[in-house]
Amino acid sequence: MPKARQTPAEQLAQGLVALGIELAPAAQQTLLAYAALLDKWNRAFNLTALRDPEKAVSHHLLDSLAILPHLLGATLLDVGSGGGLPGIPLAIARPGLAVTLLDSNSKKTAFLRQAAIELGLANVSVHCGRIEDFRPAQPFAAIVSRAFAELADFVRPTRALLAPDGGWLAMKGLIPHEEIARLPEGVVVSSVTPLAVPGVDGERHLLLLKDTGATRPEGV
Ligand SMILES: C[S@@+](CC[C@H](N)C(=O)[O-])C[C@H]1O[C@@H](n2cnc3c(N)ncnc32)[C@H](O)[C@@H]1O
Repeated sequence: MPKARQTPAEQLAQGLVALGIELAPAAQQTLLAYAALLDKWNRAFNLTALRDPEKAVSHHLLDSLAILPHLLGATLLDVGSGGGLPGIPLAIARPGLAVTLLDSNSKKTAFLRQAAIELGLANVSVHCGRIEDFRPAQPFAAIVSRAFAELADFVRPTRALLAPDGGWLAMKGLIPHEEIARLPEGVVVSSVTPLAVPGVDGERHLLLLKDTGATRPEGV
């Protein structure tokens, strides 16, 4: 007999077990409600390139949650958040984490604001604007991006926004050796963690980058 297709709830629950992440049933329900909202608004607003709702659990929810064990500190900035990835799943899983979602596209930030209200996410704030122009009152313990830009273009405009002991979390496919070689002086790769995301083929890596504070001496 052919195997019955898993429901999104089953797929999420099994994926979380595989990732070693424990989440209360209410948080799992909120994650699925977010995926449904994303699917509904995607038709009108082009929020993500991924149009297959069957892949939303693996490629959006689990892919975002895979970095949960690697978060630093109590504040997180998600740069180029688009439809809220990875920021919204992380905010749902960690209600004590203050998450700022930033994107320059006002249709996307309208969706993000609506989603935060509908899902009751009190720990999420949304900023519409280019990262280059963002001047927050406080620096962030962690700054994350997925599918935003090459590493140098991620760290340069966010360098002044990172707390002294903070770190950048760059979600990548293959290890981007050429991008690493182009990192600005003083920014170093502190660790590279391979991530096995259930239901996602192909390699995924999380890079943790740190600012050593060292700058190239003048004239060199
Ligand atoms: C390919 S999408 C990735 C969205 C999401 N992180 C994901 O993984 O699905 C890149 C996003 O970056 C935003 N973006 C591009 N340049 C930006 C900038 N300079 N400042 C802020 N957002 C920017 C775009 O509007 C877009 O939503």
